[in-house]
Amino acid sequence: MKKISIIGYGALGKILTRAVLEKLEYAYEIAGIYDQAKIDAPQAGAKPIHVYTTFEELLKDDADIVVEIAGVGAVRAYGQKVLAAKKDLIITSVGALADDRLYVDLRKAAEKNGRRIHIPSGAVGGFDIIRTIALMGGADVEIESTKAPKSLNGAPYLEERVLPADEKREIFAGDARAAIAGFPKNTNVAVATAITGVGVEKTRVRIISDPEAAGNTHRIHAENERAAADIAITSKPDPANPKSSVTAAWSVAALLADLASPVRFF
Ligand SMILES: NC(=O)C1=CN([C@@H]2O[C@H](COP(=O)(O)OP(=O)(O)OC[C@H]3O[C@@H](n4cnc5c(N)ncnc54)[C@H](OP(=O)(O)O)[C@@H]3O)[C@@H](O)[C@H]2O)C=CC1
Ligand SMILES: O=C([O-])CC(=O)C(=O)O
Repeated sequence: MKKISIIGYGALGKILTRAVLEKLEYAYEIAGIYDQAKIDAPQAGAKPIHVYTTFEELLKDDADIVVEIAGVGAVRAYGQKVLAAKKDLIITSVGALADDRLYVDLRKAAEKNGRRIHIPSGAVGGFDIIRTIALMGGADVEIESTKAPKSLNGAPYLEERVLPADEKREIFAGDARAAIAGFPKNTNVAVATAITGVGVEKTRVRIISDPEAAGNTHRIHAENERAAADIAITSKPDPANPKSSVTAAWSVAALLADLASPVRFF
């Protein structure tokens, strides 16, 4: 039985916690949860799950794996410390890795401490074929994300402008690094797609605001001279946070299932 600690108990952290309790109880125990906001401890059967009052308390606990499901700031603040404490790290706020320095430092910390960083597919997927096409060479990768205005409003890029509720429009086009700077709660998928493939500067990102959007839809196109892949994923936004797709939390549970299995899917 492996133990995990979870950083972040918002919309996605709650889904992940339930998924671990209900679907992965054969392989995982939740050692505790840390969140900077005040949270109520969820029940694991008859007993409440431990809530760490400080990040330092989480670090001292004996969990094998720490899941970050909080925000890009959490990766910056805690990533290296988790690895130095000899715990594996699952990162959902992949946007933090658009910072080359931080990405290199985290990789070095993982190597030095013999630990691994795992990147779940989050609200997208297809990292296997994107990696394959990128490794073959000459790859071109783009991602288009479509969300309802309410899932995008509040992003720093919009500078307090409110998106129209009656008009579909492209609101951003640029590379993955510019995307995460402007939309840190919407384009972790773009940075994940980028670092699994051709990098943050070469990955083109478009964001569409669509009042009619039934869910959050991400379309990825990857191609080189010998292969092409089109991947489209639509996921319901979480009612508690319409910026986030519920698949992002479930993808962490699916990754944990893979880590506990003798068979690895790539
Ligand atoms: N890889 C992917 O495909 C996706 C990744 N994500 C990532 O998942 C994150 C969580 O999403 P979601 O659950 O919907 O967000 P929520 O805002 O609902 O919840 C995040 C929780 O984490 C807390 N938190 C934020 N920063 C820190 C920190 N530095 N230390 C401790 N706690 C912190 C927040 O506290 P407070 O309210 O005080 O800020 C909040 O309680 C997103 O911010 C995004 O980065 C989301 C969707 C897709
Ligand atoms: O959940 C989504 O659809 C994508 C998202 O917010 C992100 O990548 O940050």
